[in-house]
Parts: sequence; C-alpha cells; structure tokens
Amino acid sequence: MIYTCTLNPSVDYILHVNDFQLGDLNRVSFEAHYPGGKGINVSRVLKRVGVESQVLGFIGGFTGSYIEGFLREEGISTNFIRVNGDTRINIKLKTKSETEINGQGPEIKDSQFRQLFKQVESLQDGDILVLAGSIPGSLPGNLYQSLSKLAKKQGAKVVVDMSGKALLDVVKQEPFFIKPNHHELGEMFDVIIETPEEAIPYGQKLLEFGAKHVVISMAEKGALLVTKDAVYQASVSKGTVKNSVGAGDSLVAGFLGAYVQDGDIVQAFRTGVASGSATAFSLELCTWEDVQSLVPKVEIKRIG
Ligand SMILES: Nc1ncnc2c1ncn2[C@@H]1O[C@H](COP(=O)(O)OP(=O)(O)O)[C@@H](O)[C@H]1O
Ligand SMILES: O=P(O)(O)OC[C@H]1O[C@](O)(COP(=O)(O)O)[C@@H](O)[C@@H]1O
Repeated sequence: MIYTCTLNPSVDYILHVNDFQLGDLNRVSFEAHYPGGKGINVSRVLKRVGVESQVLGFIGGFTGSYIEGFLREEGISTNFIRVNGDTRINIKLKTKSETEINGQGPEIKDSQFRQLFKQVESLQDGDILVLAGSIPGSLPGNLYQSLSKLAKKQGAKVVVDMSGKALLDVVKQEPFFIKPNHHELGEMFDVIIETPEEAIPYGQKLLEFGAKHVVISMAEKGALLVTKDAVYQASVSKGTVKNSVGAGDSLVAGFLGAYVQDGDIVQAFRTGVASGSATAFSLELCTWEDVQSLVPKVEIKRIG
C-alpha cells in the first residue's frame, strides 16, 4: 500500500487576475479552490492513474473538513489526525506570473504528533511512504528523518519531496526516491543550478549520501533521473502552462504509479515527467487521459 503524509495540508485557492495592481482593488477573472498539500496532490494523481493510496497527516477546522470530504468524494482513503486549529489556505495568484502565498497552518500538539508515529509504526514490508511538503513550525525540523528511519525499520520504501538542507539529513536514511527541483538542489549545496550539466554532479552526490533514485525536475527544461547505473534526461513537450501548482507532486505520483505497476524505473521516469507536464498544462491536476497523451511525446536519452 502507498501512504502519503501531508503534515501541513492546504486548501489551494487559485486566483487569476488580469493587470494586477498591488495596493489597489483587484477583481478576479477566474477562481477555484481544491484540496492541496504535496502528499494530498500525490494521492489525488495516483487515484487518477489507477493506483490506490491512503492519505495521512494533520487536518483541522472547516478547511480540514472540506479536504476530508472532498477526498472521500474522489474515493481516496484518508486517516487524518484531527488538530484544533484550521487547516491553512494557500493562495495561488496568477497574473503575468505565478505568485504563491502559503499559510502557516495550525499548531500540532505532542499527543497528535505521537499518533502519527504510531501510524508509521504500523507500516509493513513492501509499503511505500511518501513524505512531501513543508514541516509545520510546531514540529521538529528533523521529523522526516525520524519518520523515514521508522518506516525503513518496518520494511517500507520511503519517497521524499521536500526542500532545504534538511533533505541532506533525510537522504542518509536511504530513501527510494527523491525529487528536488533544480533550484532546491542548488540551495542544498549553496550553488546556482541552471542547466542539466550543472545538476548532474549534485544529483550524484545525493546518491553517494544514500538516496537510491534521484529525479531533478527542471520545469520546462524537463528532468534528470540519476541512479547508480546511469543518468537519463527527459525533455518535455511544449504546451501552454495554465497552472503549474502540483506539477512536482504529479511527477512523483506518475513515477510511483508506473513503478508499482511494472517496476521499470525508466518507464516510471517517462510517466512521471508526462504527468508533471500534464498538470502544468491543466487548470487543476492532470487526468489519466492527459498523461497518456503526453507519454509518447517525452523523449528520454541516456547521458551518463
Ligand atoms: N512550463 C512547463 N512546461 C512543461 N512541463 C512542465 C512545466 N513546468 C513543469 N513541468 C513538468 O512538471 C515537472 C515538475 O515541475 P517542477 O516545476 O520542476 O517541479 P516543482 O513543482 O516541484 O518545482 C517538470 O519536470 C515537467 O515535467
Ligand atoms: O507545486 P508543487 O511543488 O508540486 O506543490 C504544490 C503544493 O505545495 C503547496 O504549495 C504546499 O507547499 P509547502 O508544503 O511547501 O508549503 C500546496 O499549496 C500545493 O498544493
């Protein structure tokens, strides 16, 4: 079974404003809201590509109830831990560019935090735990490292999508798959990474530190898959970006969904990249049809 853990879920509030004026009254030309948070996005895309998962994490208030009800409507299993404050609302403002304003989220108490550990303790050999998204300020910064260690002890594979130097500590727990984008990869090593050639050595360092498979996503520049045996580069098809929110999570979901079905890492990479682009070209998350239409257009070449 695949479990996704979203410590800080969100209601994503998408706003399109033409000619946005800071400090002035602006009226939206389009608005929508969906459940958000990286792990939740992964589960929603997994469902769309035909793979079941269960959503774990902390939710609270009316926004938390909205998320839980929405996921149930989509037939996605949830086992959330209820907290007192309201789950946050993250604003995704699209004007000439995309601006994100992410809320802090509610406080997590020790007793609630310990419930999550009990859930991870019940993982079994062969399960997959996806840890994705930011860690709320009320929780320890090394939480992903502790959860990864515990999951690994149960025989589960761990997938991590997070940013910051904390990922350097998490890779020591030998995660099965990590997916930094090229900006996050550069931040980890205090360098600026703009090209695939610049990214490869840092992806290989993450392998040396313990990661088993590293995908470095590079938005419209595509993505790299770095493993101990080879390096592959995927190009992405051209398209009109409608909303890139969730593109990274869709890549993770597409990769995992394909991998659990046939175990072919390169095909999983291809499907993941197609899923990321399919989401970027959609107002919301990608559908199975969107992904299938892009898979044949993803060119993959071995470059190392
Ligand atoms: N502008 C784009 N054009 C085509 N594909 C895109 C675009 N932006 C994102 N994608 C797809 O989504 C994947 C993840 O996007 P990226 O922005 O790198 O991740 P994150 O959202 O984690 O930063 C990319 O590897 C690519 O496949
Ligand atoms: O665009 P990505 O990286 O795939 O993730 C998008 C998701 O991440 C969020 O921005 C939350 O990110 P954080 O957990 O890092 O705050 C959600 O609002 C959104 O659903």
